[in-house]
Amino acid sequence: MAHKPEKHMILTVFMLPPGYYKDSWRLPGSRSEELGYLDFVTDLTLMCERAKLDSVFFGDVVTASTILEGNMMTTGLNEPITTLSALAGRTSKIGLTGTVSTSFSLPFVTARQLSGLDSLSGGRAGWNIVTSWMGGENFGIDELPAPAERYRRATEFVDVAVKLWDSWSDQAVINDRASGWWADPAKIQAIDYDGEFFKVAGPLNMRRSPQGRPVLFQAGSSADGMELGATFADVTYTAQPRKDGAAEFYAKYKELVRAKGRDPRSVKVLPGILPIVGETDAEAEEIAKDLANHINFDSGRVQLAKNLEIDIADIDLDERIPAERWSEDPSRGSRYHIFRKLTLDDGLTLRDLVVESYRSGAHLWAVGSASKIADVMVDWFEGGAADGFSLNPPHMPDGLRRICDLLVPELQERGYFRTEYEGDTLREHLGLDRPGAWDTH
Ligand SMILES: Cc1cc2nc3c(=O)[nH]c(=O)nc-3n(C[C@H](O)[C@H](O)[C@H](O)COP(=O)(O)O)c2cc1C
Repeated sequence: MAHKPEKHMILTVFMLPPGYYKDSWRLPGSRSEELGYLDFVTDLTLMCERAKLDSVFFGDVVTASTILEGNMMTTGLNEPITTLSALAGRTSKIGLTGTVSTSFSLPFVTARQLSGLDSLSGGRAGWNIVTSWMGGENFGIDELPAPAERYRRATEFVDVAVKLWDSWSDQAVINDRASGWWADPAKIQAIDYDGEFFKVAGPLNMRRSPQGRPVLFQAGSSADGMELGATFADVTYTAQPRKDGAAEFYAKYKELVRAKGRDPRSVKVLPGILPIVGETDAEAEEIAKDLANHINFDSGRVQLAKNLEIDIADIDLDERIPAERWSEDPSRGSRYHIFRKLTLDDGLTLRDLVVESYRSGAHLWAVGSASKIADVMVDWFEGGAADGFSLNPPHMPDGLRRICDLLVPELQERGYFRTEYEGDTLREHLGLDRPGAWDTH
């Protein structure tokens, strides 16, 4: 008898309407003329909902610099909160997760926006907490603080937001026509927060939302990022190109969560995967070739140099970036160190690195039939490397269609994914408890 899995995977889609594989918007049929418009993202999101996926997830940047450099991967063309609010009215089950940076917003504003999204969507909101590495020029910040300070601010930011969401008891709304009190002031508590970065009296001026709080996602894999995630996050995204590294991260992360006094099973670890899915292995290889043929190595070199902050103008595409140009400084971030390792330990050339960063951006990638890719996912899932995956569609809309119509049914058939939604809220999809408010702590 075939092995019957005990639980199913969590699957979210990294919603990049131009496609994850950077220049894939140039492919025929990409609907790139509609980038930034609602009908296109609605169609993509409905495709995910039909496949019963847990959530769509919108990344964000708050600068036009990527577009001006011809890099269409993460553009900010869909501002997450407005886009997800519109999608709340066009969908009914799928989770709606969006990125808001703790370096540029304020906790009271963010807490209100996400509480509103959670209420408008009937309990489907998620927040991807990021600290951002660019965009300061639009907020009067000449130079962004070092990562450690950004994470200190992020920690305080999330702490304030959580306290604001919890400032209304679930019993606060009494709607008492006779007495003339809609809300019971005794059930709504100020937070009186006075920290290093924020001073917020509270309480929130919105009723407690269906999930109590939105589901909290975070995506930093540095020590500070993991600390933030282990303290607050329900879900962590991580870029892991190999199973052994992913399993190591998974174990370390769950241990950190346990050390915080939280149940490790209540925190989900989702590595990214870029699946290039074909009806057959051969067709998938053809698609992969087609995608690679769109890579512009000139702009790729410039972008890689900028991302890594290494001068590589003089290096031949078929040579390696020399060891002395890399830094061991851990504050350079986890992605930097993945690329450093790929060069120094695995011998990748500059050309290989450009392809690597264009194709999957340090995430796992797989090319083949649904069955072949499902094998990889199941191997990671059963092997203690993942609770599920952040799916990065290589091209839109066809790459997503292939994920939804070929890969997901394969996982469903094997019992690794749901065939119907069992709950209504994102927390229910993820198997997470609804947190209590201040009067239950
Ligand atoms: C799947 C994934 C999605 C991310 N999305 C965003 C995003 O939309 N906006 C952003 O500013 N950073 C984003 N990041 C970056 C992380 O939030 C974080 O800043 C980065 O991983 C560096 O932090 P670290 O050094 O702690 O790993 C993302 C990272 C991952 C792995």
